[in-house]
Amino acid sequence: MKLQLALDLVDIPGAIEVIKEVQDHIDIVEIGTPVVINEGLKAVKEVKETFPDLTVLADLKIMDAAGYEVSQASEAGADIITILGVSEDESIRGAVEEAKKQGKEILVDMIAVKDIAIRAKELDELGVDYICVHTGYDLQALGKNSFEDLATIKSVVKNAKTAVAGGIKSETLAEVIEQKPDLVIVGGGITSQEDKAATARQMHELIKQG
Ligand SMILES: O=C([C@H](O)CO)[C@H](O)[C@H](O)COP(=O)(O)O
Repeated sequence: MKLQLALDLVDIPGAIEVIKEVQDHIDIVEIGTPVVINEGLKAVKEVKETFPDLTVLADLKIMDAAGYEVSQASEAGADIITILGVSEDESIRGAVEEAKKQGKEILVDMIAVKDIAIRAKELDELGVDYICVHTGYDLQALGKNSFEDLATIKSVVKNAKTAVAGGIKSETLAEVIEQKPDLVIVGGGITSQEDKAATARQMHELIKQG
């Protein structure tokens, strides 16, 4: 099980500052969708150049023109690139094919997918690397989480790694770990804390034991 830190509400210097604090306690750093929207793939490039040994995920949430977008993110230095589970199968195939060509990985974000079990099974057969259940900010605000959806994908996915994201905090981490996803994604649960390094360290230790 691995820990991914999601950086969403920062600019490039802010991202670099947070990563310096927590780099020893995370496995993957995510350049979040809002950062890519604000700064472009330059954010991915600068983070990878500054931390060449860290695995960098570009949360592009691709929907179309997938092969091209994966190629651009790969060129910027991303190791893992995200696409939406609601995308056409043709787009998923394009993303997987390009990622394989570039030696990168594809994480599918299941946000807004209505039938998680059916789509997860299809995506698994399409050869994606990760399937991630995700409660986005807008549903987190309504008190929702993805813990049940995690159990659903764990029961149908045979090849892909499983991941979970959306509002995970120190207090809810044990519940997540119990289900043994391959990847736990935490944003605000770390970045909103005064001592980010200590929080990331504690979470990482629990995840490694899990
Ligand atoms: O993907 C995310 C969200 O849609 C904004 O782009 C976040 O990175 C993801 O939800 C993890 O962040 P937290 O919910 O703050 O843990």
